[in-house]
Amino acid sequence: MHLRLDRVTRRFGGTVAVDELSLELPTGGVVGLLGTNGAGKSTTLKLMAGLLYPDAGEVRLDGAPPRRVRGEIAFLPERGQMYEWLDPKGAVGLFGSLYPDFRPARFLELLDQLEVPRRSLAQLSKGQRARFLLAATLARKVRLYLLDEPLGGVDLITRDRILAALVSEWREDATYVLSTHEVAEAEGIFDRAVFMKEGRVVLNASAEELRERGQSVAQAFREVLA
Ligand SMILES: Nc1ncnc2c1ncn2[C@@H]1O[C@H](COP(=O)(O)OP(=O)(O)OP(=O)(O)O)[C@@H](O)[C@H]1O
Repeated sequence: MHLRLDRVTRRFGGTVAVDELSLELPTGGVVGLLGTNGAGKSTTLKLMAGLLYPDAGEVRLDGAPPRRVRGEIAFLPERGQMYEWLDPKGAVGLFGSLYPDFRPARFLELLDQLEVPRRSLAQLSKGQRARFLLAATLARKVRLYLLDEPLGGVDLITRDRILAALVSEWREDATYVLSTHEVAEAEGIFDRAVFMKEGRVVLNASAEELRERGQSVAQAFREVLA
């Protein structure tokens, strides 16, 4: 899915969360949306998902507004509300009825891969819940995955498992955009890093371009966002 944001602005009261942001992402690859707290990453992901509307500017996915391609987008919110009673079997029923592209077998495999006990959300730890919802998101077969802080609040071992799950799920025809602060841990998987500061993109570089500059993503993060 080809993404284009053209001078997109989104305000909340007096706060400008996203400020005339322009960004173009070609189809395919894993894109890290990086920035410090409050940089506007979550707002940008929600604008891409069509969950928020811009006050000005345009978001286009394959040339169409997000709401027209909603069925092609899987969104993992940073703090998702979900039914507490939901267990893997219930999730298969619920997501299967909500999303025709939901793959039950893949969901159950991902739960095992991410070592999520087969219990209801109410009986899972915070990190396990996050992995349960990530598995449900990745089990959809869509062309755009928007993952808000999939590595947030999880331990190092879990982080590695999540990254491995992402890598195993990777498809050439799909674009993965994930926001994270965990730059150093995640950098091995990024094809592209987009650095945000104060609602704007301050650097958009492919992993190759960063390598040519002799920089790791973490070094660029410090340099650009310090
Ligand atoms: N619903 C809202 N109402 C008011 N202000 C908001 C709302 N959502 C975001 N903001 C503000 O917009 C700015 C950008 O927030 P956003 O959540 O997009 O940043 P972020 O980069 O995802 O931050 P973090 O890494 O801390 O999650 C912040 O100043 C935030 O306080």
